[in-house]
Amino acid sequence: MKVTKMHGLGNSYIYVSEFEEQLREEELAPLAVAVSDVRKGIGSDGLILIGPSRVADVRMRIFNADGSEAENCGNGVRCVAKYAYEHGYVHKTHFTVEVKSGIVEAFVHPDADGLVRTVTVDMGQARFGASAVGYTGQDEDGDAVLDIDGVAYRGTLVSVGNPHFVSFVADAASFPVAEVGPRIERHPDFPQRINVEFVTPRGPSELDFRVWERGSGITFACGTGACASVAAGVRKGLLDRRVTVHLLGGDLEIELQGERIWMTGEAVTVLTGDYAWPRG
Ligand SMILES: N[C@H](CCC[C@H](N)C(=O)O)C(=O)O
Repeated sequence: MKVTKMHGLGNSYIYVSEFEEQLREEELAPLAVAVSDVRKGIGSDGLILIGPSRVADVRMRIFNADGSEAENCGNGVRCVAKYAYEHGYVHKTHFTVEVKSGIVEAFVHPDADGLVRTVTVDMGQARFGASAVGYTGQDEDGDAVLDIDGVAYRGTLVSVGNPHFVSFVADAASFPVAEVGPRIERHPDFPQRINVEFVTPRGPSELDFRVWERGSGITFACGTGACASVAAGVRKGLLDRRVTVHLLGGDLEIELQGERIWMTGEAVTVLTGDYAWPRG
């Protein structure tokens, strides 16, 4: 099976083109788990399919490392846009990508060699509150307060197509993400689970960012999480509308234009290869 490994700020996925490979629905979740395994597979945060769409120029489907399918993926959609342009699936620099939660608009910036290294995406509008993220508790003006072992964690509930719990903490860089993240991801009041961000504003236009992703755990970057965090910070009056988000894997430029969230960042190809997927 022809595969391509790409990443955005170290948030890597294994990409398979449905224009070139025929995949059965029942093999997608096990394939995502298999390719993500760094020892027996290739090593990534999950699997992304690039394919035809009836409602947009191309379609992206994203599966986390645990095989669960997500509604959107910011780093993923930038890499899908790069792949679609470089492989001639689209012949324009501004086009649409269908994701599970809707349609996003991508703008690729090809270099003189025709390769795309940076992509801008209009990720649409954030939605706030319990119903936006499937929280079964009572939110307080869009925030949830969870008791984890006697410690109260407050987070803003934000959907960017997929669900996020954005917690403003004293120092994101030293926060115990591996201990607290999974407890929130799998809290019983989030029956669909949730992505968990721990963020610290460094002035009005910079944000330190760490993430525990639903279905993948700690990743080097989360594009939808960065968008959700800036939207939450603007709503709380903590951030300006144009923010540089500092993630483990590098920086994303996020800008709220009206109610729409614009994200700009890298998209990098690591390798293309032939994956020995045992066709059942
Ligand atoms: N773990 C996420 C999907 C991947 C999002 C992230 N990698 C990004 O770049 O937005 C979820 O289950 O909603």
